[in-house]
Formats: sequence, C-alpha cells, structure tokens
Amino acid sequence: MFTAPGRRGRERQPVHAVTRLMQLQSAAQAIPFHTNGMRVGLLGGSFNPPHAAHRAISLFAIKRLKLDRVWWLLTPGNPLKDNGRLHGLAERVDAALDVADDPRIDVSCLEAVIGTRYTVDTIIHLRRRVSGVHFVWIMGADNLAQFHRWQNWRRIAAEVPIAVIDRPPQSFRALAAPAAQALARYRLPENQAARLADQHAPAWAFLTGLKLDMSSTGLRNPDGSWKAKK
Ligand SMILES: Nc1ncnc2c1ncn2[C@@H]1O[C@H](COP(=O)(O)OP(=O)(O)OP(=O)(O)O)[C@@H](O)[C@H]1O
Ligand SMILES: O=C(O)c1ccc[n+]([C@@H]2O[C@H](COP(=O)([O-])O)[C@@H](O)[C@H]2O)c1
Repeated sequence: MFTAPGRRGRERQPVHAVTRLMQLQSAAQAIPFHTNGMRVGLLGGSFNPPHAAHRAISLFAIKRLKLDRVWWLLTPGNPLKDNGRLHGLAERVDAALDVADDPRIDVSCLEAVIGTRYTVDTIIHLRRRVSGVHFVWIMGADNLAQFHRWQNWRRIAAEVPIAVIDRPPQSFRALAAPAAQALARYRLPENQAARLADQHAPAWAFLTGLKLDMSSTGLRNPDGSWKAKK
C-alpha cells in the first residue's frame, strides 16, 4: 500500500497498489489520455524533487488558460544543468504522482521514451503524433530568462504557445532577456491569457498573481539527496 498526500489540511489517503501500478504504467506509456479539442498544458521539468509549487502552477495554469489538463514531462536530464545528482526517473515519477494529486495532472516519461532531452524534439513529436489537441508550453520565469540558450528555441516558439509563470526574483531579468525581447510583438496581454491555447504560435503570455519561492534546490541536501518531508 502506498500513501499519497491529500490536499493541504487533509489526511494522507491510502492508494491501492493496483492504482499505483496503473499510474506508473501510464507514465511509462508516455502520451497521456487526450481527446479531440482538449486544451493541454505541458510542464517540462527536472522535478528533482517535485514540489508543491509544481502543483500550484499547474492548477493556476488550468484556471487562467482554461486548460483541461496539464502533463508533467519529466526530463531525462536538463541539457543546461549539471545532472550528476539527478535522481532516477522512476523515483521522480513516483514522487511526482504523489505531489500531483489531481486527476487533471498527468505524469509522463515521454522524453525518455523517445530518447531526447531537447524540448524542440518533444514538441515536434507531439505535433506529429497527437492531432486535435491545443498545447501550451508552461515554464517559470527562470526558464524564460535562459530560453535563448535552448536548442532551436525559435522553432519551439513557432510551434507552440507559451505561458510563463511569474517567479520572483527572476521576473524582471526574464522579461529583459533575449527571447522575451525577440518575441515581444507576440505577447498577449495577460487579461487575454484564456485565449492563449487557441492562438497560432508564436504567442505567449506572462502570468502574474502567483508568487511562490519554493524550489527543488531548497528541497535538496548538499549531497543531492532529497530532504525528508516534514
Ligand atoms: N516556485 C515556482 N514558481 C514558478 N515556476 C516554477 C516554480 N518552481 C518550479 N517552476 C517551474 O516548473 C518547471 C519545472 O521546474 P524544476 O523541476 O526545475 O523545479 P525547480 O524548483 O526550478 O528546480 P531547481 O531548484 O532544481 O532548479 C520549470 O519551468 C520551473 O521554472
Ligand atoms: O531543449 C533545450 O535545450 C532545453 C534547455 C533547458 C531546459 N529545457 C527544458 O526545460 C524544462 C524545465 O527544466 P528544469 O530543469 O528547469 O525543470 C525541462 O523540460 C527541460 O528539458 C530544455
């Protein structure tokens, strides 16, 4: 028997082993459930470890962008990070399923399955394999600040609308960074963010209203192990 954390303030709920096995299998199957016309946010990340802000920004994006679901795409290793102390994918999937704790959030190992660490490959793969779904790439402002260093970032921006979530103290730097400047004319006013998933790329929006200082870095010990949950 596994346990999954309940929403804040609730008791931890038991999760039957068969349910957990099904969740793990569907993560391994890589492309989560979808139907024609669905609006899906893609939150790529290291999730080392997953934390409450991942869940909070996913639910925030569902609300503000009028999404049906968010897929957490667990990277085999961010190409711009030192991945020497990155925990194994299975351990991160297991922890992500615990933290996500919402039927609208799916956890996926798509990038490991297709054998890439590059977002551009992931987006092109999804565009080819999944039709009729409106995707939005979601990232924190720290990632917008270095988006110009991602492989083929202009192609990513040309393929999928992007929602950037405020993440102090990165926000000012992010909006002044090369990618934000280059894409400035494609930025939607925040009060039109609900239309983002319907837009042809390039299109992006910067979402304020949620400021969370939680990070995976803060949840790791100096040796890379994850701090025990309180
Ligand atoms: N507190 C937060 N506010 C806004 N976005 C966040 C926050 N935490 C994570 N994100 C975003 O979620 C995605 C996945 O993040 P990631 O798994 O790298 O967690 P992290 O806390 O940023 O990790 P680390 O501290 O190791 O860099 C990224 O786009 C990141 O910008
Ligand atoms: O494609 C790239 O070049 C690239 C460079 C840096 C980061 N990314 C992706 O950005 C997402 C966020 O990464 P992270 O480590 O900040 O959680 C994750 O999906 C990474 O694979 C992608």
